Amino acid sequence: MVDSYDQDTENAIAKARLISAALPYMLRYEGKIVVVKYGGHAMGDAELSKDFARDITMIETSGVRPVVVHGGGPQIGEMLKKLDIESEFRGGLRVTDKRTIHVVEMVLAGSINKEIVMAINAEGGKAVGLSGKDGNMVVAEKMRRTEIDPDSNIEKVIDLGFVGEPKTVNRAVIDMLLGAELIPVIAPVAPGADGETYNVNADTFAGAIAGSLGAARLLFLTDVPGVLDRNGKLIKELTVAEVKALIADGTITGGMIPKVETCIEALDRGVEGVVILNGKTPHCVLLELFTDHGAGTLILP
Ligand SMILES: Nc1ncnc2c1ncn2[C@@H]1O[C@H](COP(=O)(O)OP(=O)(O)O)[C@@H](O)[C@H]1O
Ligand SMILES: CC(=O)N[C@@H](CCC(=O)OP(=O)(O)O)C(=O)O
Repeated sequence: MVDSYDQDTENAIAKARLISAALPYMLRYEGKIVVVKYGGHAMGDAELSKDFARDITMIETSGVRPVVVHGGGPQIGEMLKKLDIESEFRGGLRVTDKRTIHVVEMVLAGSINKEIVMAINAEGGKAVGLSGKDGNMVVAEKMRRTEIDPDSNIEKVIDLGFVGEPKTVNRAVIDMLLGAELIPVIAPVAPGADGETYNVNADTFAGAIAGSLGAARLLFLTDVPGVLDRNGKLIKELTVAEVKALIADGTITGGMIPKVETCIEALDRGVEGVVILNGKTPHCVLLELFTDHGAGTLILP
């Protein structure tokens, strides 16, 4: 029996041990759909983008069926600034006029979508970039929003312009791509039945896709470690009831409220678990899916 090895072989064995440790997790997700929402704030430098693309390629190679939905809020903001168009948000949503929707589509379905597709393909994956328009995959409806005017206490309709909510999701397009071992990368731009183009919040879009696919996991890659408690400490696991209590007592505020609300809706629609995690942690997707340690906050029904 050989019981001692040279250093190179020792290193190779250590690597093989690491890979084999992931096997039980790979089997857990084999054949399952995992939707990954890649937020604009989570898109870091070239190294992090490469890690993300590698993770997506790696999970696909191990039998997971990944679907990427991306955002790009900060990148849209930069382009609008270059074009001297002002950005305005209400309740976390971008007020989107005719000029803005052109820029939103150009940045999301154009440059960002193709950058992600290229990054995955450079790592050996086979990614295909789409928006809600392709095959009428996601059809949206103009969002109707109301706000209570603090002075008069009267409810007022807020017009956000071309901001939409997903009305229907046609999963056949996604199923066809997954069946052909392709990785769909989807931009949250959708057509309306009225012939207009709508800007859909990327979290909402990812929730609708994951719900329609009955995904095993929906991962939200953002720029915080997950849901934090009052002391700023990461909460590793939450139930829907606990999330509602954290909103009610003011622990969850701002942009995290629509995010966790989307999580709750996705769980209601049959997604098995949703995770909010820091997209700036290297290999966060592999950490979450293929290790015991996990990453971020897991929200279960
Ligand atoms: N309890 C909380 N835990 C973590 N983040 C929170 C919490 N309450 C509010 N937030 C805020 O929510 C933000 C994440 O939401 P958002 O900025 O909309 O993310 P993204 O742009 O990635 O979609 C965090 O940066 C943080 O400022
Ligand atoms: C209606 C609305 O606000 N749409 C978003 C779409 C992009 C997005 O949601 O990107 P992140 O995930 O990076 O925030 C926007 O225009 O910024």
